[in-house]
Amino acid sequence: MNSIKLVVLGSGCVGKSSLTIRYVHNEFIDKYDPTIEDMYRKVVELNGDHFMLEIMDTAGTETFLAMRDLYIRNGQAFMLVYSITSRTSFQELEQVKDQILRVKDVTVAKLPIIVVGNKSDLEPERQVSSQEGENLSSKWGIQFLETSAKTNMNITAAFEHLVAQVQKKTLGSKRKDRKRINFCQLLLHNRYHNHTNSNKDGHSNPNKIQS
Ligand SMILES: Nc1nc2c(ncn2[C@@H]2O[C@H](COP(=O)(O)OP(=O)(O)OP(=O)(O)O)[C@@H](O)[C@H]2O)c(=O)[nH]1
Repeated sequence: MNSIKLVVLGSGCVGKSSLTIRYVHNEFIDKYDPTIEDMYRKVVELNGDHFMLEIMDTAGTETFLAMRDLYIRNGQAFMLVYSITSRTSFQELEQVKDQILRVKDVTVAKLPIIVVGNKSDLEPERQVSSQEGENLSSKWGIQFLETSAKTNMNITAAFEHLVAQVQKKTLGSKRKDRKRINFCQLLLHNRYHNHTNSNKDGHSNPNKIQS
């Protein structure tokens, strides 16, 4: 079974642990307990393929920011979370996105990433409009969803969007490998036929040393 290393990133208290626990255990925990690092596993089936999803729930607090490079280096898919009730958490995402691109040394288009605006159930406390979330994500060329770990809105969709992106990438590279193999087989096949035909026609074998 293929494994996928998914990293959940964002400022403190935006709901990274809550999203992860909702997805993995279908529970919502009301109390706030700052994360240092937590790893969750879940088997996911998508279009007939099974994946072992390893979700790294990272710390949002400043004290552990130095660890981020390491998580990013090991990660294959990234969930960038802000809270719709905190403009600061929204503004801080740019720095996280830039850090991913710096550590991975690729463009956004090459990476499975999603921007998630969490706590969408807290409409009266909203500080970031859905349109602003949409605008930022489309500027970066990244998929965007608003979620609520509390009401379980869009949680599966957000995680499985990333799984689907990794699946697409993996299948794409397997197809490329298969094409490369087929091309090699064709080359070898042609060389074999040219070789045997030239012998039948009475021509000299180029590989044979002439006496
Ligand atoms: N109403 C509401 N509250 C939420 C939601 N998601 C998380 N919370 C609450 O927000 C607080 C912080 O949630 P966490 O999941 O611990 O946040 P975090 O981003 O993991 O925080 P750090 O570990 O500090 O990085 C908790 O009290 C949660 O119950 C949500 O979708 N709706």
